[in-house]
Amino acid sequence: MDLTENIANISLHEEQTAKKRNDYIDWQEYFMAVAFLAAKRSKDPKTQVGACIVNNDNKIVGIGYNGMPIGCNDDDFPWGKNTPSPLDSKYLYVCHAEMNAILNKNSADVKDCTIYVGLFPCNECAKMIIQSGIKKVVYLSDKNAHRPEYIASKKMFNASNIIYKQYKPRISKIEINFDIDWDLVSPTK
Ligand SMILES: Nc1ccn([C@H]2C[C@H](O)[C@@H](COP(=O)(O)O)O2)c(=O)n1
Ligand SMILES: [Zn+2]
Repeated sequence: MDLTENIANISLHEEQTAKKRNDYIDWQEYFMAVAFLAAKRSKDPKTQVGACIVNNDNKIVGIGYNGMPIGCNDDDFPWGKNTPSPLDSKYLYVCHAEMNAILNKNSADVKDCTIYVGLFPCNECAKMIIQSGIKKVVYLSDKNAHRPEYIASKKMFNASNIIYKQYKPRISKIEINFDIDWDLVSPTK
């Protein structure tokens, strides 16, 4: 067997025994990362929240992030927090990520689905989650837990048997790199 034949045989063997990669992200990481990617669309200068709704077949059926309602120009409506008049702060206007994800659904309904969201849902979103039939909430941060709106959310979730579970990341960062050299990843023949 000459050298060229030998090299060809080795690479054929490598192809035939190739194993699947094992550093892929799991479903939870994927759905929470989709929620975090959606949050990057938010114009809120202080807090960007994303939400991703998933059905029992692991299919994404809704995505949303916090933003102004359709028609309410996000250059004209306020983004401040602590203004003398509530009419001049964002709170009376902004649609929360969970609300947008539910309203943006691309399936007939979101019954029995799970919602992945960066921040624990407020009382208004909790009501929408319950009424829409979503059965599980996976959240990353509960930084507002002491506030009445969030205590109310938990009261309602408990009464309505909605499961809520904090997501504990296995990895702290998922990188998206558009600068891939595809020829290095899979050389063309
Ligand atoms: N579960 C949540 C909680 C909050 N948001 C939105 C609403 C505001 O745009 C922002 C919170 O503003 P902050 O008081 O932190 O300046 O986040 C949401 O979409 N979902
Ligand atoms: Zn909310």
